[in-house]
Amino acid sequence: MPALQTNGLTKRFGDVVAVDDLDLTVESGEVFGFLGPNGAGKSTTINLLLDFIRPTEGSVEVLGIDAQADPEAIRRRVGVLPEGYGFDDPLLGREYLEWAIGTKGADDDPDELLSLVGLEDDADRLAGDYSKGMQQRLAFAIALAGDPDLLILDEPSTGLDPNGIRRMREVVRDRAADGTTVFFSSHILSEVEAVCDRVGVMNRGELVAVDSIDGLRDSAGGHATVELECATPPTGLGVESLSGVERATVEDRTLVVRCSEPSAKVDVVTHVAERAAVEDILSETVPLETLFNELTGGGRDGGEAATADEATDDPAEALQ
Ligand SMILES: Nc1ncnc2c1ncn2[C@@H]1O[C@H](COP(=O)(O)OP(=O)(O)OP(=O)(O)O)[C@@H](O)[C@H]1O
Repeated sequence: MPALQTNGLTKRFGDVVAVDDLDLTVESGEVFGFLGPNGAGKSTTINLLLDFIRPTEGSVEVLGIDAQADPEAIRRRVGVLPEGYGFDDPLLGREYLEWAIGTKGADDDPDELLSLVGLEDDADRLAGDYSKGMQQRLAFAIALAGDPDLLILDEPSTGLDPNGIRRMREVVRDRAADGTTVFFSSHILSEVEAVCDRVGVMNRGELVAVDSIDGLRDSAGGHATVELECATPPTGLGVESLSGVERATVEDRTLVVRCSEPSAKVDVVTHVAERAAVEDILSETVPLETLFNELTGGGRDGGEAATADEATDDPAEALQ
């Protein structure tokens, strides 16, 4: 039984088609990344999964349960980290967590969960006074309460520092290793690559690709480039005749070889090393930003892919 399944799921807000005929299946135990540019329909899809909003058309099953028929049963078994959790009640961090554990009918130790997210020293402070990143950590701990069968995380690393991001990834991997399905939305490609088995890419409400990151790279052309800096200009080495090589050019003492598939790079290096003194090697596959850009047509910004640093206004993300 899949952990998540949508059939012809559509949500319109007036003239805006936020989610358009979405057929998506996430298998049990998968870590699934849900990608897409701003306004692609990710949060709307998550809200539909949890029956926070109702579809215009189509259906949703979560853990085999119809989302509209029994949303309470789903929420008991799902841990959710929503976008922009607000801690408006005058409760301590530990009290928020005790409340979350209570609503799940679970018996977790709140202090254990707090220390899992690095808040053990701040348990007795008002959650409303926490910094943005600390609130995100607390929201993550709340999602983990009751050891849910499915974790739905909407932009989980928002506001986290690099240590917090690493910790979050470790927890996601540990939970997945214990059989939890993880579905998380993100536009941070390195994060998705680091933890996801498969990704789905949304654009303008439509699912434009579902695959592993490697699979996406392959379908985007799978190009790879290898540059070999040699002691003397590496001319006449016959690299062009190797299988999988598209083009080889020499710039001063550097041979730049474009391959139609990444696996050809090893043959290129071996071939050149047997014929010339190689001093340095630089290897590149298709950057994730390029892939994302190709699949989404540049999102609402069009044109060239943003660089990793441009793609975020969060310094913690830029440090990744
Ligand atoms: N309640 C609403 N009323 C009207 N339009 C909405 C509503 N919720 C979402 N939309 C529209 O639906 C589209 C998809 O929005 P959604 O929030 O799902 O995108 P997203 O992929 O989560 O984007 P982001 O990465 O910016 O969070 C957008 O055009 C948005 O303006």
